[in-house]
Amino acid sequence: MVALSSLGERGIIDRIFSRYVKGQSKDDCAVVPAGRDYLLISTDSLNESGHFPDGTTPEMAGRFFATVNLSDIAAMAGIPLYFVTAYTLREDVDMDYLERFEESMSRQLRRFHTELLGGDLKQGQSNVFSGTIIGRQRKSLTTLRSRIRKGQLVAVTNTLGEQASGYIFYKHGYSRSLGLKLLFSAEPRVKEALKIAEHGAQFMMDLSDGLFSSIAQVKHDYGIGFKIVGDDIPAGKHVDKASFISGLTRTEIACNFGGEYELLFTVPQARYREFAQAMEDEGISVTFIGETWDGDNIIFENGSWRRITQQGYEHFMPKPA
Ligand SMILES: Nc1ncnc2c1ncn2[C@@H]1O[C@H](COP(=O)(O)OP(=O)(O)O)[C@@H](O)[C@H]1O
Ligand SMILES: Cc1ncc(C[n+]2csc(CCOP(=O)(O)OP(=O)(O)O)c2C)c(N)n1
Ligand SMILES: [Mg+2]
Repeated sequence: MVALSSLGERGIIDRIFSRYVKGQSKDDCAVVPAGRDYLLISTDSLNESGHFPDGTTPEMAGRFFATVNLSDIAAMAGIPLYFVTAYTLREDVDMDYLERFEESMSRQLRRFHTELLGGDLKQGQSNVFSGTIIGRQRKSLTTLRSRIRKGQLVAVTNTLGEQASGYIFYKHGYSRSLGLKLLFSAEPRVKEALKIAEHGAQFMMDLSDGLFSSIAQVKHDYGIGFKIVGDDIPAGKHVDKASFISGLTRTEIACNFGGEYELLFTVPQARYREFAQAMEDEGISVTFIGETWDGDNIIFENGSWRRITQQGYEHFMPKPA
């Protein structure tokens, strides 16, 4: 017998994916050729015990549910189009809760011109919200993880670590309300992704699991490593406070938690100038944090390079403190 906890989420997926999924490579969405476009299809679920700490409002939950699904389309630089849901709900859930959840989810979907088509509903032991999203993009603009190469420049959008900071504020009793607000503050970077792709990005993924986990997955799946300059990581404005409260370093908070849904992407060196200028013109906040190579994932911190051993968030594994 092999317990799932002995494999971890990534190990489990490896086994299922290599054996049962044909004609796809691991990415934020499955890609299906449709003329000169790809259809982009992805599914993501949230469950109340793992994702919704006590005090999470239905508005926070519903918006976040739409966000995590939209974000997978964003990660491919896709245009989100259609959404279907499948819920398992406890029988004692209040209809008012569900309506508020739906209202908030729908508002977020509408902001990104995504149409809710239907869903499925079951009674069960605990609440689980699953979504399936469909999008589309021209093949040449679709940012596939497989387009990663060594020697590309690595960048992220906006800042990292605000969700981790929120979790720390909540857990340590510093401020539950600010904590929850930050924990659910993620936005799907759909518009940014499109511009980033139009100006030459190659590889892209969202940071749902955090930077360290994400680059570990890329190294494992595509054999390309990342050299990250610690001082260049754009930590969010609450990270210092969260570091003080928790005793964790800025890097641990910004890179080893997840739930951010910012974009990690690469740009060929030759396009750097034009790309950086275009982002400035478009008003899109991106920060270059290193480059890809064929070695291990390493970070320059406190005057020297070290291998990155932290793996960030992973289901079926012990949770970081
Ligand atoms: N149960 C599963 N069966 C087959 N493939 C899976 C399963 N879970 C995840 N994958 C695949 O593993 C890759 C990474 O998935 P995941 O980490 O869930 O992506 P994301 O962070 O974008 O939601 C994707 O290509 C996805 O299709
Ligand atoms: C109790 C709790 N811990 C952490 C978070 C922040 N968070 C949200 S999603 C996530 C990790 C990734 O979630 P997952 O469901 O694995 O998304 P996927 O990688 O499939 O997109 C984290 C750390 C949270 N919302 N609630
Ligand atoms: Mg997933």
